[in-house]
Amino acid sequence: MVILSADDRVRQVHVVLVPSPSKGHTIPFMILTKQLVRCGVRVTFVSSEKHIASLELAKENQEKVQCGMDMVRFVGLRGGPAGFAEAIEEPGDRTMAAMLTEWMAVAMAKASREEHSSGVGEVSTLGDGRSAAPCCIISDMFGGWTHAVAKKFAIPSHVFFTSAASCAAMQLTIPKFLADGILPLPTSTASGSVSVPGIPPLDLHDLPSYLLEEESSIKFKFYMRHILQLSEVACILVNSFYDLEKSVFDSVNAEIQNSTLKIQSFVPIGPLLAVEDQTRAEDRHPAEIWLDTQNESSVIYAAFGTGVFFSDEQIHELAHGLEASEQPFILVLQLSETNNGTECSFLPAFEERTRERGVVLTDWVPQVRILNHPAVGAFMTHCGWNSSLECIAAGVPMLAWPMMAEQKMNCRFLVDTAKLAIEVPKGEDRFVERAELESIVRLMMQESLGSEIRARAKTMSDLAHRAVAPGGSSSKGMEFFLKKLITSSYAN
Ligand SMILES: O=c1ccn([C@@H]2O[C@H](COP(=O)(O)OP(=O)(O)O[C@H]3O[C@H](CO)[C@@H](O)[C@H](O)[C@H]3O)[C@@H](O)[C@H]2O)c(=O)[nH]1
Repeated sequence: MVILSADDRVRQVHVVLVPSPSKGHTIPFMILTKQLVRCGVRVTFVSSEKHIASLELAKENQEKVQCGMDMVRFVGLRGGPAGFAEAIEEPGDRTMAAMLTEWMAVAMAKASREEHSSGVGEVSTLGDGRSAAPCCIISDMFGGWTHAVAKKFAIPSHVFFTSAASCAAMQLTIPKFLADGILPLPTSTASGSVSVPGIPPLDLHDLPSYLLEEESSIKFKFYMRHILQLSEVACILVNSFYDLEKSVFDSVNAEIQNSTLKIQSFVPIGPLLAVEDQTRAEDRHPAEIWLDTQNESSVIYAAFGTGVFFSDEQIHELAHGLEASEQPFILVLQLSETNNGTECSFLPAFEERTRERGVVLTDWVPQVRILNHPAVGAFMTHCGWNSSLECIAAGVPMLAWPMMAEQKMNCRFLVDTAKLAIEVPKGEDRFVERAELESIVRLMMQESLGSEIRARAKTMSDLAHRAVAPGGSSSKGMEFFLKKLITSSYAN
């Protein structure tokens, strides 16, 4: 980790982070916040008011952010009743963009007043330091609406891409898909493959689900409008590392060099992982204590991020498939309000019956710690990018079961390119029967296949840790970006 010296006056560098209001995006943004703070950067973390409130909760439960949180200010913008995305789009007088613009105007004015009162050239004596003028906005891949705000204040707009570099490369290719008539999908049965720099041809139906919506749908219009602005930003920071997606980083950077792309830089800074200090014995999660009693690399950890809600019927098959595999397991489920049906009522009896061999959890779990427990032998995952990276860093093989968003793309990468996963076979309507789940678990735990993937996972884990160690590719990426921040803060 690079820490810039006081001479760089980095404490005056103030960045505004604007992630989309979902946990899958705010979790890596919180980790980025901590990294920036450790380097002496001030952060204003902006989201909808409702989301900031839930974030505080997540922080309490999971993050225990201690370091330098006085360098962070959380700003909750009061979105319309319909939520963040709708508030951004609604032409009402209180759009999120309007609110962010107002907030930025106040922050800029305050900074310039204090700069004046502290005398010419004495930028380092700014009031409480919090009012240093924002030198850039960093949003995520769906934050196109923030770029106009940055432009208004003549500061650069950057994106922290919370998914794979291959997904970023694909999003940068969307103008070509539109020009070639590939998107919007001409018909829902259209078939074929698309070309994305640095990855093998991708089946049309493995594109992110939000791109495959009908042209007239609000979702398609919303995502398209914001994604298309990705190519307008200065710098794209990617939560990935060079050795994981070499060919994508090389291809995109070649396009930047030959000016096919307008962006200035495409930089790996990952994997950004929630690193906790040594956990006190009394803070260990019951699942970790249970894992202590299991054999090394024997447990299947099945968890599906923050946005997957299975039907009762699918939960039934999943639980029984794990049981039938005769492998120890931890099953983490998000239960929705609709999981009160008759099927889910099997869970208490199921838990009782499998108590010796399995754990079923419906609350927040310390996933990174669980994945790093030596007893975990494989991760059944929906291929959310945070989970995928956490698993890669832990050196654990994956059973890939993509559900939505860009997860099918991630699955193709993990299974076909990186060969760190095997895919869960799906039946009609993407339903997975217990027999299929049982056999895929057995296949993974077989000596021959399992140990081959395990060896590759171990190698990639070493490379992931090297990337973020001093001198590693992602560490250098972060250093490069910090220098950019200092330059733009002086330009203010
Ligand atoms: O009990 C839990 C549940 C989740 N997590 C964490 O929550 C995050 C979940 O992120 P991810 O695995 O990426 O899944 P989603 O929440 O589904 O993430 C959304 O955002 C990702 C990043 O853009 C996309 O890759 C996904 O497709 C999208 O659904 C991970 O850090 C997990 O470790 C926990 O720590 N404990």
